[in-house]
Amino acid sequence: MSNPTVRAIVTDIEGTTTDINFVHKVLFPYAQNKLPEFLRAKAETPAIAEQIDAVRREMGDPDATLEAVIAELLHWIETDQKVTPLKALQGMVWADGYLRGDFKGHLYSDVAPVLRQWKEAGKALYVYSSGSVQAQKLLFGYSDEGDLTPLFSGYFDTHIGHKREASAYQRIVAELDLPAHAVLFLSDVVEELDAAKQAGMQTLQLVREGTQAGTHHACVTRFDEIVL
Ligand SMILES: CSCCC(=O)C(=O)COP(=O)(O)O
Ligand SMILES: [Mg+2]
Repeated sequence: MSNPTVRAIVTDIEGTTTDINFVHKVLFPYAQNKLPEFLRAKAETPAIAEQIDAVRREMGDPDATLEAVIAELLHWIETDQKVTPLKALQGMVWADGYLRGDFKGHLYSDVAPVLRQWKEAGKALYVYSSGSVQAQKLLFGYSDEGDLTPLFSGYFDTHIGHKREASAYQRIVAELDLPAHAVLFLSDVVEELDAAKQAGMQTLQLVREGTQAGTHHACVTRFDEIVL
């Protein structure tokens, strides 16, 4: 695929730059183990109290006890729900893990070299993930390929909208201040690619081990198959 019309690339993380197993077998269990004590110890800290209140709003119960909030968060982790306050709290807990060296952000070996090439060629690079912006910066900042954060011009999470809704991609395009067709979205999830396409973006499906099979979107198995 050769496409010089692309001026910016927006990439998903899980299943696109990063093995799904790293997210589901390392990050999610880490949050599941650490979150209860983290919340009990820091529930009064303003930034954390704000997220606890946001969880109560999502639960529709402004008086929910801290233990009920913790139980709800653990249920959301088990069922992989992309709820914004859960994602914010996961990012805070993962920060400890990255800083302590408990794990590094996984990137497929084809990702970092190609991101560097695109950056050198003048393409603007962005991330859009359900993980919070903090979690995204941690994953790329403490990655097994070193600190890749200087490559990125910006990050988007569920504050801009949900990844299966075209309106989220319309807002991203507005923030990038580019025509939608000059922006390429990379993801392994067809529903996300459909939403980006609906917003006028170009799309490319990454078909990695354990991700969805190829569909009506153009598809590649590695970043180094993409020629821009
Ligand atoms: C930012 S790393 C953690 C990813 C995450 O929490 C998640 O839910 C995966 O979301 P994605 O949109 O990257 O599939
Ligand atoms: Mg994905």
